[in-house]
Amino acid sequence: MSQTLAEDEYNVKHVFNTLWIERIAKLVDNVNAHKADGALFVTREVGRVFHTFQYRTKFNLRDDVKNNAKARDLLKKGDEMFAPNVARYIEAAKHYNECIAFSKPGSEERAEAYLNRSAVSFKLKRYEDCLVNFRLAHGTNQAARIVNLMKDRERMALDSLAYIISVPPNARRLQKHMNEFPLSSRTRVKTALELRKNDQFGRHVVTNCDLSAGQVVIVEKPFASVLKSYLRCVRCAFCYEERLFTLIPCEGCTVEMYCSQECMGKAYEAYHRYECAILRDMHRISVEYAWVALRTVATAIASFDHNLEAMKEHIERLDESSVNAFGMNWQTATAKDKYNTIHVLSSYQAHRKIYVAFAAFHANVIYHLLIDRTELRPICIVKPELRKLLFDLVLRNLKVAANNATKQNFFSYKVSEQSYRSEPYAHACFSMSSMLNHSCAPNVLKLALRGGRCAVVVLRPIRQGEQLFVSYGDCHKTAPRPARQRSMILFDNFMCKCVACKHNYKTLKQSIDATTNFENSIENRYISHVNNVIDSHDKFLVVSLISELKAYINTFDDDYPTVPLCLAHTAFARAIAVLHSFTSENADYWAFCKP
Ligand SMILES: C[S@@+](CC[C@H](N)C(=O)[O-])C[C@H]1O[C@@H](n2cnc3c(N)ncnc32)[C@H](O)[C@@H]1O
Repeated sequence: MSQTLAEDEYNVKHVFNTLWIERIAKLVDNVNAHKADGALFVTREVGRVFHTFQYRTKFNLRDDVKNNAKARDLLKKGDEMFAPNVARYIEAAKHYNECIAFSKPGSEERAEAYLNRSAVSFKLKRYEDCLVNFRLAHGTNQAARIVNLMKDRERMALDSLAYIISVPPNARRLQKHMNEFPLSSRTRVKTALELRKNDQFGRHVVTNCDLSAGQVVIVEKPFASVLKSYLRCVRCAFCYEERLFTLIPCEGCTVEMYCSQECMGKAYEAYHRYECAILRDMHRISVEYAWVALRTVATAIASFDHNLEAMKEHIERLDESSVNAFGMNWQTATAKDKYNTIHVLSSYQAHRKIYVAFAAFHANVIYHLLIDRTELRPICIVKPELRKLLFDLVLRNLKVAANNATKQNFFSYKVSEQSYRSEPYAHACFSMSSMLNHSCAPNVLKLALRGGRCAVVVLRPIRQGEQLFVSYGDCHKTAPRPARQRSMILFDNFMCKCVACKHNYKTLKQSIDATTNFENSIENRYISHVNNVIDSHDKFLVVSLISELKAYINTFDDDYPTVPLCLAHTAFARAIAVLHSFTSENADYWAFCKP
């Protein structure tokens, strides 16, 4: 799509870099940012510089207002994609959605976009969606103008709908199984997992009973999560359901779209009232983990019934060392208790002054957007202590998000590759799974589920008293030790001493190269078959494959890291993701579209 939210020339990093070279670096020349007072000094100096910095002009900040002229352009773009010789209906629907988000309520542009989206739905044989769009078009003031056209197409959609074959019952059963992730109760987590602390790992998670591959030890909802920008016109911004053909817009901004009035209302209550006026600028100039930080702050304020004074008092009295997401009763936990578990997450420990300064600069941008444009302004203007609270919250949660926010993936069908690809759909911050430390030979997998939740699934048997480890990115199968350790130091600021680093486990390629005639082995033939099944995304076949792989991994774990076991782990992780993560419906659309 040509309409993007990121406009690089106003990117917060670029603007900061210039300011750092021209002004900030000199001011903090002799400061040691490793020390707390040094970091505080850098933060204060950045605040002072920001005070005289024309941030509104430098970032070209502007109010987010509905714009029918822009909506008209987007409508035209949609029509170009819809033309019979082009027939790129998915692109067309996205442009119509963008048009709907920009259009004023009741405008001609909005009515036409709904109507055209009904035509796209009709082409893709999505007759129910087609009718939904008629209802939405009816709701605009333009209904009288388009009523005849609507009547004809509505009748055709209703006729076609009558012929739709229902989903076979066994498919429905599997769908149910996939949505209700098994073994996922919080009771299980409470009894099996404990949070401990030591010098080497800081806080870490151990199991108090033996666990075997395939067990699900955590299922949790994120405290804050943000949909990827490129999916704004495809999925509901609140529940994340794919609703390409029926999204409705937030009337306050041009960014968020929802599947229903209900989701719109819930989002507004939970956080959006503090984001609505600033989200488009945030998307334009800032980065994704900062959107998570903003949403965390907004959700936290809402959790305190929008009472900043009460929030301040609560945070001042909070004994951070006593907060434990694993000891908490999540059934009875209040919204404030839930925020506590995010407030105490580890924050990004910048090892260079420039990073400390950048975090402070970024926090200033978000803080000023909130003060300038939201309902926080009146109370913060008169109370300096609440301004400080707000700034500290933004800065803290920026660092927490930088260290803990993770990508949530789903499978999208790529017509050019004729296969599914795993791609991120959201960025999210979780309480419990953020306590998992890294290993290059992980024994658990963090898996994104539908609707934004995540599950932690056991990959290898774990004995009572052992620590659970996830991989933060690099794993011994794909990267050699020096490369892994370099990236851990660079991005996560610690030296990895996991079992794979200690024993210098080979990469999978190195192990295969060292195996005689692996190419013609039974193991290789079996794993090729396994990979073909997984690639097919046939969930019925994948279910039985998972049982086979699980049994193999649980029986032969002592042999790790042999080639067959490493291959089995990789396949197992992929198979679980295929079964339980969300797979886009987009594969179905291509039968009707030109690629
Ligand atoms: C997401 S947190 C994990 C929980 C963390 N240990 C805590 O106390 O909050 C990530 C941080 O944990 C620490 N960490 C993670 N894996 C580690 C490992 N294998 N060895 C040492 N420290 C680790 C690093 O400080 C890293 O920045």
